[in-house]
Amino acid sequence: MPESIPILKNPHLDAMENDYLYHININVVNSRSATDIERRFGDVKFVCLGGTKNRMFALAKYLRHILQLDNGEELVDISESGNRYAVYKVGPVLCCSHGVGMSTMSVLLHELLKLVRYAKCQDPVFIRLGTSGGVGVTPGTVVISKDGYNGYLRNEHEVAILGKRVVRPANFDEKLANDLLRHAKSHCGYDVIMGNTMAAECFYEGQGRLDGASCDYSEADKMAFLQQLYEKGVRNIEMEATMFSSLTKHVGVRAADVCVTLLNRLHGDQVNLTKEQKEDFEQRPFSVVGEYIKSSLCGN
Ligand SMILES: O=P(O)(O)O[C@H]1O[C@H](CO)[C@@H](O)[C@H]1O
Ligand SMILES: O=c1cc[nH]c(=O)[nH]1
Repeated sequence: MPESIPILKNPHLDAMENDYLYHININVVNSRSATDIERRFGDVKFVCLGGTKNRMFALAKYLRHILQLDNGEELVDISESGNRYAVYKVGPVLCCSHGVGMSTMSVLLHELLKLVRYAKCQDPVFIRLGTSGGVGVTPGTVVISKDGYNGYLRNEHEVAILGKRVVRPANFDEKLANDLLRHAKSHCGYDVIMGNTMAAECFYEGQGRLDGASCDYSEADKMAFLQQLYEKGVRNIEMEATMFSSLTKHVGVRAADVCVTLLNRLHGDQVNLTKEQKEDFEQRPFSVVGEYIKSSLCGN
């Protein structure tokens, strides 16, 4: 398949002289030619995303090591002055923190998608490396998402635009997900599976937990809900998959969601891991995605 530059889906961008990517504090001057942005970011092939700044810093360090790009220099957060998100660049990979949930991630995603367009990146791939609650799987299992399900158990993302309900399909790129899984199976010593992912608007009631500040349902209601999820092929619950898959699909950019499960929600609600277990679990998506990136860059 020939590589292509992301066009996105907004005709108004063509009419803009400059575009200030406010939350990542990157000023795109003369956005139609944007030679400075092209020079700085034109080599980007992978945009990795995850909730926290520390995890994305650790990912950047890890990638620098396995891609043999460690030149001894300090890793710099390009967007530190934006005071919102962290963005690290390691050769052809950006590692960006997005915070908790769809609304914070969508702001970053819009700006990063525009960045790769202005920089004329060739067929960039967006991958989220996250944590999640498992549904009927052993904690530590890594789930590569097939389809996203919203809180109404529908395979779509709903967003209010100009006072109207706009519904978009929430599917990840099938080939990318299969390639990630195939690579993972050849080198990972833990379970990596493909499954559907529910994205909730809330960590507590939205995920059917019994331990939030409010809860008006019974344990039996919760278990029935989780059972319904399981029957739809949902193997993990997090808070971004539907927005992430639907926006990237809508603008024609390939994306994947690779999340480790911190607990099995059929057995409880609280995340009770030691620091070491959490670090070990968080490392797993790094290795799944890192090895995939390494092999893609080597042309395999
Ligand atoms: O581990 P990260 O990437 O932060 O993602 C998961 O963790 C957060 C909730 O604790 C949500 O954002 C959820 O999607
Ligand atoms: O249960 C969990 C664990 C991590 N992140 C979530 O959104 N849910």
